[in-house]
Amino acid sequence: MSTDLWPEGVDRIILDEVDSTMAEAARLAPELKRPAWIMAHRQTAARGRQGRAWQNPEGNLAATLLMRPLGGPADAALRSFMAANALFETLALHVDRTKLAVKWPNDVLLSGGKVAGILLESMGTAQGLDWLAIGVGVNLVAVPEGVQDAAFPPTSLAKHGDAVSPEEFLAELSANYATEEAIFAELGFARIREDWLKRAARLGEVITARTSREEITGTFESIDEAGNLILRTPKGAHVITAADVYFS
Ligand SMILES: O=C(O)CCCC[C@@H]1SC[C@@H]2NC(=O)N[C@@H]21
Repeated sequence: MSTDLWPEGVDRIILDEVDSTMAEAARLAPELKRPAWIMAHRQTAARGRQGRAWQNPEGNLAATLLMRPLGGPADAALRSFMAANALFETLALHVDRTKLAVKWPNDVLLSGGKVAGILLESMGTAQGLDWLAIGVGVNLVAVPEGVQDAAFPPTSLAKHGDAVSPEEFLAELSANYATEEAIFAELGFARIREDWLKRAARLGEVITARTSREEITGTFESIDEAGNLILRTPKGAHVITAADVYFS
């Protein structure tokens, strides 16, 4: 796929260095006229989910899509599944797709290691969002060192497939993400969910979800129409809204 396929009506901002593309998105949001991908070659204060730091060695992709989505926060949250689907398809252009899987809520695994993460941040009210920022970090060429999450040690695309530049990967990702938005507009989350479930790691198998209050081990049955994780245990189905997931 070439950079000519950059989606129409979407801006592209490429920075040498920034604190975090999420912070830059928040600064640009008040003036935002149309969606924009913000990419940075270096981030000095990259952030991950749940307040964790994100390591972003040069050569890896660090980018944020800033947009003004219709609908409220619940709809916005569904976009992490759209981003995961788009990341999966983009990575599959460069590596054997059978080695890829999505992991709830919003990681992409490559040969069992974490190759990409997604972070959503937004501003607005329950009635409507002012803006949404979808941050993606992809280990294209470098594997971050000293990462705590031993359950899913980081890996890189280059280790298993092609060495791709951040610019090339972003062009492909932006086109694939635009396709996800078109599917969402036409067919709703049902189709996004169906696609995501086909790519999900350990579907139908026993996994463990660690929430802030408890740890639940059960069969990974599905995700529901709001993107919640459904785990089946002898006590029934558990609907999990936020957790870290571990495989046995
Ligand atoms: O914890 C995760 O898995 C999500 C990581 C998201 C990292 C990306 S890199 C681009 C954007 N800018 C940031 O500061 N974080 C996100």
